Amino acid sequence: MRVLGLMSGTSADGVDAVLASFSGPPQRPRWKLEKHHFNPYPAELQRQLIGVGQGQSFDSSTLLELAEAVTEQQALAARACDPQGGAQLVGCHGQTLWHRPPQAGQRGASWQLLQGPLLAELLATPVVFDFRSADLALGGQGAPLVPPADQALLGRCGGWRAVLNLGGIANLTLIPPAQGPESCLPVRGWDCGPANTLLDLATMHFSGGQQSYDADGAWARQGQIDEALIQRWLAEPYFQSPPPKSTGRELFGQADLERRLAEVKGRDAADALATLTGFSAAVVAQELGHGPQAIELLVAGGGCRNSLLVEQLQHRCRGLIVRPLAEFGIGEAEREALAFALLAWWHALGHQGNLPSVTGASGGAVLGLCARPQSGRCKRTLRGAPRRRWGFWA
Ligand SMILES: Nc1ncnc2c1ncn2[C@@H]1O[C@H](COP(=O)(O)OP(=O)(O)OP(=O)(O)O)[C@@H](O)[C@H]1O
Ligand SMILES: CC(=O)N[C@H]1[C@@H]2OC[C@@H](O2)[C@@H](O)[C@@H]1O[C@H](C)C(=O)O
Repeated sequence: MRVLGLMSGTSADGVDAVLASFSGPPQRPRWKLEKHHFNPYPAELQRQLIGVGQGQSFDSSTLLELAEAVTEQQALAARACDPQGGAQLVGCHGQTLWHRPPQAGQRGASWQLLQGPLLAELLATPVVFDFRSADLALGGQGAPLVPPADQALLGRCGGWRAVLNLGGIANLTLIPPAQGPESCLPVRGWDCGPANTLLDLATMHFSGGQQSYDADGAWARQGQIDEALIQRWLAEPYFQSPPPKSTGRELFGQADLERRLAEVKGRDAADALATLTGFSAAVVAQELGHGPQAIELLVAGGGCRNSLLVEQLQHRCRGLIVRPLAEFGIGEAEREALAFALLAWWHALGHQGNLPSVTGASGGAVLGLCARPQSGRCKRTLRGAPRRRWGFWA
């Protein structure tokens, strides 16, 4: 089945679209990544989305407009990636506005902004969306959702394989070895903490809004890392708590950045950016200590383009082979969109998409809701897709 995956993440910089094909066993499919396209959000839309994620209040009318604008941006990315309309199905993450992990006996909740039925009509293709709700309803974190996709797409190796996302948030996947006593253990995964959220906000702050990120870490390279401060930050509750755990701008956003900047001695921009860069790498290194000892660390996400961040990772994760995920045919901007294409395919097959060993959910669930175009322009039925237990794909 040819599936289009659409992902727009914490940094709200735009939509990554991937056209892929899947066949074979869902837990270890044959797959081919055919095309990738990135569609940047208009600057004002990015500003508003980040504002909502920082807790700024917007009236209902504005939120409705944002939902429509996000949906239309997803459609633009989809059309640019798949101009021939070859996809039989679309998996769309939507844009996270707010994520509330489960806490103190309260279930979690998460809001991914999207008008699924509208996107289905715009693309004349069935769209699977709202992937997190089923896991949250079972008491899970609702995130991260990529770990089972990582195992399905990458397979296993001779030891524990770690996969790291360096997006706005850093999240890890740990895939058990192919053989040996630990091969029967489940896939692990959790959100480590800030990757680029604080760095981006700091860069915007120090550049007076002229720069949205520290390209290649060039500004941070001019500064000095305050190691003692990083060690103090690593003792904070989130980094001391065991998985399952998930996070976002809600914890590592503007207010958190301002607190941390106040602690940086001298408050020189380069020193602050250097310390925040070292901090993101130190968080990953410490979090890797929470799980089984990995033999390699495959890295994806926009942070791969920050050579200082990657160097800090290599330095602090000494002994680990740090490799770009691109060596496995998945570019750093393609991984999450490919994962959501796979999750949509799993939805079509009725295959469980979440892992309780990752999210802490009370059980497995088929993830997502499916909106089908009603205008009769639907390009095709899902020929070849197995009948769902509800006969849905008939
Ligand atoms: N050339 C570059 N140099 C340094 N950093 C970069 C560069 N290009 C992108 N980035 C960083 O990558 C980030 C975007 O990465 P990515 O798209 O993987 O994040 P995301 O998917 O939005 O976040 P998340 O995975 O947490 O949802 C930008 O916010 C920026 O900090
Ligand atoms: C609520 C939400 O959107 N969380 C994102 C965020 O960005 C990275 C990390 O935090 C991850 O947990 C998740 O996205 C990825 C795609 C996931 O669900 O695996």
